[in-house]
Parts: sequence; C-alpha cells; structure tokens
Amino acid sequence: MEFAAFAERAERLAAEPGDIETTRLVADLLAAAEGASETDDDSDDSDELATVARFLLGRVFPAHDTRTLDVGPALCREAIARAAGPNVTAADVEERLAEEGEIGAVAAGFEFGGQRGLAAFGEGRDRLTVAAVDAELRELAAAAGDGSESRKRDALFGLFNRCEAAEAKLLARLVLGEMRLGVGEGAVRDAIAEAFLAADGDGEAGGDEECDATPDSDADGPTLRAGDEAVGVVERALQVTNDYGRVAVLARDEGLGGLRGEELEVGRPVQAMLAQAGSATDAVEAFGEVAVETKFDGARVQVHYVPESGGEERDKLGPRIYSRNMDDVTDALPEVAEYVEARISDPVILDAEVVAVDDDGGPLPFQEVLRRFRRKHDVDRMREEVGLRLHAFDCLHADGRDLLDEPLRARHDRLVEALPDAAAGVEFADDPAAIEAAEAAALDAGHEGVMLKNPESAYTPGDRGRDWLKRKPDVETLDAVVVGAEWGEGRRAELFGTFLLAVRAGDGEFATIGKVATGLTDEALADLTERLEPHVVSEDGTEIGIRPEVVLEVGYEEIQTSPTYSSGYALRFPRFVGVREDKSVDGADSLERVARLAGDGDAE
Ligand SMILES: Nc1ncnc2c1ncn2[C@@H]1O[C@H](COP(=O)(O)OP(=O)(O)OP(=O)(O)O)[C@@H](O)[C@H]1O
Repeated sequence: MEFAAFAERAERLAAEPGDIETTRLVADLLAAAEGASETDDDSDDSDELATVARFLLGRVFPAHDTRTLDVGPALCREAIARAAGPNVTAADVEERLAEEGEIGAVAAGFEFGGQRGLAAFGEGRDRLTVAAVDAELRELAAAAGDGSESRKRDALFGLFNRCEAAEAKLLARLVLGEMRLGVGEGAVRDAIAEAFLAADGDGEAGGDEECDATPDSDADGPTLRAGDEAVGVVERALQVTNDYGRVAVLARDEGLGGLRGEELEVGRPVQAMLAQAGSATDAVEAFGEVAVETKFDGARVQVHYVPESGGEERDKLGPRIYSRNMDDVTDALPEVAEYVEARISDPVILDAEVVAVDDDGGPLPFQEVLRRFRRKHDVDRMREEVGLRLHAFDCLHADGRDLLDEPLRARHDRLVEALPDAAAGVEFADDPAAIEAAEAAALDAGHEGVMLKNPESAYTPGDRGRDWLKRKPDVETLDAVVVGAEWGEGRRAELFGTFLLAVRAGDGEFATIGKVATGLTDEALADLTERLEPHVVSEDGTEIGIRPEVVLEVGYEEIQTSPTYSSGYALRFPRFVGVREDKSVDGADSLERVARLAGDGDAE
C-alpha cells in the first residue's frame, strides 16, 4: 500500500466522529493491506497488515517490544526544516508549531524536497510505501552510538523529502507518537474482528472458522458486523501477545482457531491486571470467600525467566524484569535478577511488587523504590543505598503451561512452588471483620493496605475489573498528565513553577483538571523542569504547552465541577506527591474515574 493511500484513509478516519463508522473504516483499511512480502523474515514484521495495525495506533513496534524510535521533537523539527529547503530553519518550524500547536499540521504546511521538481517534469514521484516507511523507521530505531543522532536526522529528512502534505502530517505524528486519528485500541480490536472474522456480504470469511455475524442496524446496506464472540477472541489474543500487528495477521490467516491458540511467551511481557477501589464488605458480597493479600507499596514488575535446566528445546533466557509499562528494567535491579536466578528452576512468568526496604528489612515508601527504577548509571552505588525486596503475588506461566485461566487459588499454589521465599502470603476470609483485621496487621507492618481478590478469578492482562479490589486508608490521589506549565517567580524564575494537569479523555485526548504548584521543593522543580523541557511544544508569554509524557501523582481535598477546565472538573487544593516514573500517560487516570470520584456516575 502506498503511504499516500494510507495517509488519505487516515485523514478520513480523523474526520469521522462516529464509533461504528470509524470501526468500519479501520476494517476496510486493514482488509486493503497487503500480505507478507517475499522475504526470509517469517515474523509478522514484514507483513503490511501488521504495520498498518500498529501505525494506526501510533506504534512502529508492538507494545511489548522495548525498542523505541527515540526521536525527540527537536530532531523532528530539524528534519522537517531540512526537507523544506534551504530557506527554512528549525526555528521557523518551531515558530509555526507555536502558531499551529501541533506538529502534523506544521509538517503538512511545507513543500518538501526536490520531488516536486521531478513531478513537474512528468517523471512521477518515487512514492513511499507503508512497508518502506516501516523499514526505514526500524533502521532508524536501531541507530546507536556516536553519530546516531545525525543518522536519525538524515533518515527522517530522507523520508520527509519524499512526502506530500498528508503523508508528512502522518509521518510527523507517527514519529512523535501523536497520531490523533481518534482511533482507539478498542476500534482496532473491533475492526480486526469485523475485517477478518465476520462473514462478509459474499459469505466469505477470513481463516478457518467463522463467527456469528450480526446485522448492523445502523448501516443502510446488508453489511454484517463481527459478533461479540469474535471480538472477545481478538481481545484475548491481544492480551496474550500485546501486539495488534500479530493479532491482525493471525485473524486474517488463521481465523479464530489461530487466535485461540496464541500463548504467552516467556520474555514477552503482558500488561498487568489492575484493581479497583473497594471495601471489605464489597469484597465479601461479591466473592463470598475473599483472597486477602498484603498491598505492598512498591513498583509493579513482571519477572520472566527460563533457567538453563528448563529442557532441551527451550532457549535459556536470563531473568528479565519488566516494569508496568513493559520496559526492561533488569539492569537497574540486578539483585532482583540474581535472586530469581538463584532460586527458580522452571520457566516462569511472575507478577510481583518490588519494595524498597530499610536495613532491618522493613518497607520504605514507594518514592524510594523509584530511585532505583530505570537507573542506568550508578546502579551499584544505589544498590548500596536503597535495598530491595521482591514480593511475588501471581504466577502467569510455569514450566511450559499458561495459567491465565486457572483460578487465583491454583495460580497461587503454583507460585509458592516456584518461589516459596518471595511468594506473598494469602489468607482466605469470608467476613469483613477478619479482612479488616488483616488490613490493620498489614498497615502495622508498614504496608499500604490490602488487596481483596476473587479466589476463583482468572488473570486478565490489562483489565481493571472487579475481581481485584484494593483497600488502602490513604486519601485518594490522582495520576495526572502534565500538559502545560508556567515559569516560576523570583528565585525560581528559571524553573517551571506551576503545572497544568490533565486526565485521559479517550482516544489519546486529554482534558485539563487543574494546576499544581504546592508541595514542590526546589529540587523537585528542577527535576520536573529538566524532564519536561524536551517536551515543550509551544510558549506564549508565561504559558507553556507541553506534550503529554510525564505523569504526576497529586493529592487533593475534593473534586468539584468547574467550567474553568476542559474536563468540566477542578481539583481543590491540589498538591504534588511525586512523579509516577512507573507509569506512561496511558496509565494515567481517566475522566471517567474523575467523574466517579466526584460522585457523578457509579461510585468506585
Ligand atoms: N498483593 C498485590 N496484588 C496486586 N497488586 C499489588 C499487590 N501489592 C501491591 N500491589 C500494587 O498495587 C497496584 C494495584 O492498584 P492499581 O491497579 O489501582 O494500580 P495503581 O494505579 O498504581 O494504584 P495505586 O496507586 O493505588 O497503587 C498494583 O499495580 C501493584 O503495583
């Protein structure tokens, strides 16, 4: 598929407000993608469909893949300037960005390259394809070491140079991860089912099995939509693989059977199962008997390990530790890897919390463990300074078997077998008083509270359902995204002093909810300024626009409705608690949650 054709369809998608129509357009686009190219590469990476599915979500690599393009806004502006010709500088691009507020529109506003000259002579353009853009971006991502920045700039320049307006808009947004197509993960999931798993008008279906298709009452034609079953199967395959590209290809080539056969792979992280707030009474009412575990106040990790003794056919995989964002943080936490390596004898995937501990082994606050996360330098020194302890609380895979669909009880037994020393204890209780006693004991021991889980529940990656409830006495905090800032005053004039906060409002959009300027030490301000400066997109007087990249935890007294901010809510007395290093903006709180906390909608 030509990149221009993809860009043209992307424009149509961005202009489409309706969910059903969006899904249909995505399904058409997926169905139009070509199959695998003739290469030796038997991975999905050479399949155009995989690329299209990922691009739609603003990704070059699958979510579990730790590779990144590592192209910042400045580098992108430089590449655009160079492709726009000798009279345009990066500062000109920046200026236009301040006016337009968005890099796609800026890129679309320039005339690029010598291509127009060729076209004028009727020679035609050397047209970009989706596959060529993907290949070039993958190569760019691999650039490392001395001169890598200029190689990336050259590669991007080369791509922009071959772009027409709509292509340039899409490319700029893709490399900076700001697609703004209004296409969420749910739409791509549904579209995969619609494109490949529902019988179409001619009775054809992708793969070896068909699913019940239900007539779409909103459409005027006889078109059929995928049934819920197919969507459920796609969702499940996405949970297990974490790769929209792979799942789209499987749906097309192998249908429901292929999707159902997908399994976890040690070394390929999955999303963490999440919890909602709930009380002891809620838990007893919902589950009868409740699995009560300590809620450790640390950072979530997923441990993957295939020991050498794991059987002839298995490739050994040294312990890998992934963060909640699925970043590989093994190098920052060497003692966790060593601990696992010394004790585990079968291949496993474990869900766990890493907690900072004092010299006596007592838990330290959450902020302490974050000093260890993601650290690339001084790991040994920090290892001396901040001790760590691993508490494993779930087992997703053991010795070649996926356990996601096993009940929690069985998974816990398997966990104890795999790593008895670090397995978190579980207590089964069916009366709220016993649960409250367990909570008091956990708090006394310095932990955050308790998790109340349904003992019969499966492990559903990425799901924030009602099978896991969290109970902690602290006042609620909100994990909000920084989307703007204002310069400080007086001795803090060189630093940002106030931060404009937003919550997720669906499809990659953010809605503002307040400003925080309290609770920030000079050190925290300096740190935040340094972190946020690379993400500045506009500056207008004292007001600074910031690309949503950094998540802050903020406390507040109350959430009120308010016309001041685009969410329709405002935080009363917001105060800075810390940076959520372990969260990407996708994990920030949503407008839906804010509405619930404010008392609009179902209580949490
Ligand atoms: N025994 C446990 N079982 C599950 N999660 C636990 C446990 N102990 C600590 N946790 C942590 O609690 C988190 C569950 O709360 P939630 O899913 O809402 O995440 P969160 O948004 O980080 O919330 P919070 O800020 O309350 O930790 C998990 O992500 C995990 O990091």
